[in-house]
Amino acid sequence: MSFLNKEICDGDNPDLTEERRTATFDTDRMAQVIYGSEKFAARRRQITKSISRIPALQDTKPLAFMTREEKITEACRELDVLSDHWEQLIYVNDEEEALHLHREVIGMEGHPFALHETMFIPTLVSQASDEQQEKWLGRARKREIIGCYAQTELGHGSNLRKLETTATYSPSTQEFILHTPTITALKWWPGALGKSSNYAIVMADLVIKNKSYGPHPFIVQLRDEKTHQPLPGITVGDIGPKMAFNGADNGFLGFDHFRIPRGNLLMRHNRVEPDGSYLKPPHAKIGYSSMVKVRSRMAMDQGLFMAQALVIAVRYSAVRRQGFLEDKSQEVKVLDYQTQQHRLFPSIARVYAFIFCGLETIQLYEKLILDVNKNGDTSGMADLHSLTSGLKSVVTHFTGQGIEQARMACGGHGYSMASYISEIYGVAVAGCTYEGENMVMLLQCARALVKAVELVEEGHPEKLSPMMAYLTKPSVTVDLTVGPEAYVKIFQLIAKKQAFKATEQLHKFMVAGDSRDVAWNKSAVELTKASRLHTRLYILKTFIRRVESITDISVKAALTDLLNLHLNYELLDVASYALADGIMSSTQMDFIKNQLYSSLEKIRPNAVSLMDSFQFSDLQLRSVLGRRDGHVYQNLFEWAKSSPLNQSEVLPSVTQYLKPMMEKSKL
Ligand SMILES: CCCCCCCCCCCCCCCCCCCC(=O)SCCNC(=O)CCNC(=O)[C@H](O)C(C)(C)COP(=O)(O)OP(=O)(O)OC[C@H]1O[C@@H](n2cnc3c(N)ncnc32)[C@H](O)[C@@H]1OP(=O)(O)O
Ligand SMILES: Cc1cc2nc3c(=O)[nH]c(=O)nc-3n(C[C@H](O)[C@H](O)[C@H](O)COP(=O)(O)OP(=O)(O)OC[C@H]3O[C@@H](n4cnc5c(N)ncnc54)[C@H](O)[C@@H]3O)c2cc1C
Repeated sequence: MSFLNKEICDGDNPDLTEERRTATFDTDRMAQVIYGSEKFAARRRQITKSISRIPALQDTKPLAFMTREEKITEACRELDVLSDHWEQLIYVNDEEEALHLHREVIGMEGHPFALHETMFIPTLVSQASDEQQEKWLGRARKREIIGCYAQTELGHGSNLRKLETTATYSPSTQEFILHTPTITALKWWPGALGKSSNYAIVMADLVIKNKSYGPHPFIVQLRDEKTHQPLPGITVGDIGPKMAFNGADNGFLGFDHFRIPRGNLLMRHNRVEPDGSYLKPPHAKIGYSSMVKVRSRMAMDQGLFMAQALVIAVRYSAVRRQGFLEDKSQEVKVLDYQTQQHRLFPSIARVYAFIFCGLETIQLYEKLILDVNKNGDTSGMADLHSLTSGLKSVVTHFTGQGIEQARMACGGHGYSMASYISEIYGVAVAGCTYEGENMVMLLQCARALVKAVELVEEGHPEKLSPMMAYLTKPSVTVDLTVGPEAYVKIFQLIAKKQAFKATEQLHKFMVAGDSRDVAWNKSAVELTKASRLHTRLYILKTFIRRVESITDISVKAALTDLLNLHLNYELLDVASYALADGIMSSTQMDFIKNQLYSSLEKIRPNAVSLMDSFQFSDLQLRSVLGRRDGHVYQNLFEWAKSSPLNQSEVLPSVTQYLKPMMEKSKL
């Protein structure tokens, strides 16, 4: 079956139009699967359309030609315009719509509200008491105040228990005294802290009567609401340019015995009474919930980052002609090369897989917050923490790899800022570090795995959570031709073996006399391998579940091809484990390779439409190379001509230095 997708093809590059004509599914229907519902996919399109009617929101000067100050100013201008149209553009308080609006209009280089929406408000929702929400949440939602999340310090980010900023309770004045005792205690990195925010959630060590209670969240006013000047006792500023994300003012913050009222400790789950007595929360790590919130979004957000890079690379590959295959009268589209397909299509599959996981984990977090806030039920916290710790690490790692391959797939033009892929890469790989450095978070996931293995070894498999149940599966011989379930079985065996091996190694060191911490460190590489396999198994199973649930036949068929590619690619990628443990034979390996190559051919006709289905506007993509019209050469030439360097024929640097140098050389 072949039909024309709804988008207008007239006027676009004929090579791209041809790709869109031969697609076997409808991109609007695919968008419903990607964005989780017909309603949200339609709302996205509607919002995009409304934005396109606001002249002040159309791209002015390309971001690549702007200084950092210009980028920040431009983001603020756009936020101001958005603020005037907010209620016409989106349903107020709909987080997904707000994120779409920001992604589309302001892009990914950061802006003053990035942390306000993603961490400041969510922390108030999950940690502030009803009374505190009454005081601050409404103001935050109306954007009367701008907030950020200030936790990481110059000396500590990963190890939260060692944060040095103190919040010492003074019963006589019923205040907390915030203090930065050393240079390493300066808050360092928080997004939008440096210049934009006037409020912050500050994570500080709660100290009462000389006893430390560990990190707790406080709401702190940093700047005067009228003048925006820092309040006395506060030192705040920008930490300087970064690898990417330079539209954001990540900042530093120090306190000099800065006093805040007792009511500024967020007290939904714990309390400090006026006399200084402390009421414990129902779960020791409940104060970490805002991090879990962002981690639960990361599979979706990273999937969308990689999708942007792939839209650019796949469209370009369908337009770029170089070299010959059978027909020597016309050069081929580079997308027809098997190596190009192998470079791009497994990442397309991962994008879909990650997004399906993201849809699931976002819902899991929403449910958890309801359970905790309404019923005081914290039983889901441990599982969601271990799942999102593994997922953020695996997804950010593969997203970085996928984006870099997308860049190379665009040859020389991929290296130009015109492609915008380097910016997408820089922003995406920050995710390997923020919300917990990947190795640290893989080791958090490993804690849960080791505990589960120990339960099995102690004869209590019934206590395992459903995600760990595969650890009890016996070894079986698997016939791969029967379909996805066979791949799952092999993957489960591989993941199980590694989890047991890593745990065995840990126990061995402990039996030999090492403390658990030292034995843990000596086993850490093996433990992180177990976490990765465990997480990749979850991703694979989620992909299968999601595809099985699709009702549109042509969408399901296209995604089944992608799923088959994913299954074969993933299994091949971990084949060394399977071969070493005798789980798979070399004949099965050959079978997998052949399946993989035939999947590439099946996906080829749908590649452009699989990426068009994300329905990113040109405004959101910000890529000259990846524009929907596919007129790459004309667009590149126009863009290069607009470079500030080309606004005069002879640069001052030539007149001032090169010309005199050449003249001197003549003497
Ligand atoms: C991202 C939104 C995107 C919006 C998209 C918009 C489009 C584009 C715009 C631009 C995009 C970019 C947006 C940028 C956003 C950047 C945001 C970045 C913000 C930050 O980075 S905030 C700072 C984050 N910091 C960290 O993550 C620190 C990492 N460290 C930790 O979390 C803890 O220190 C760690 C490692 C968990 C250890 O904690 P500790 O207290 O020491 O605990 P133990 O290791 O001893 O474990 C004890 C026990 O507790 C369990 N545990 C730990 N944490 C939790 C938890 N959260 N929930 C439940 N249980 C937990 C742990 O498993 C142990 O259990 P055992 O049973 O094993 O004893
Ligand atoms: C773009 C960006 C935005 C950010 N935004 C915010 C924000 O809004 N608010 C905020 O509070 N913070 C923010 N951060 C800070 C971020 O959360 C931390 O940088 C991150 O948690 C990593 O901590 P670290 O810098 O201490 O890394 P380190 O822990 O110093 O990592 C250095 C190395 O040590 C290793 N390591 C550390 N501990 C262990 C261990 N226990 N076992 C094994 N290896 C270990 C790591 O794996 C890594 O290889 C942001 C960071 C970036 C890059």
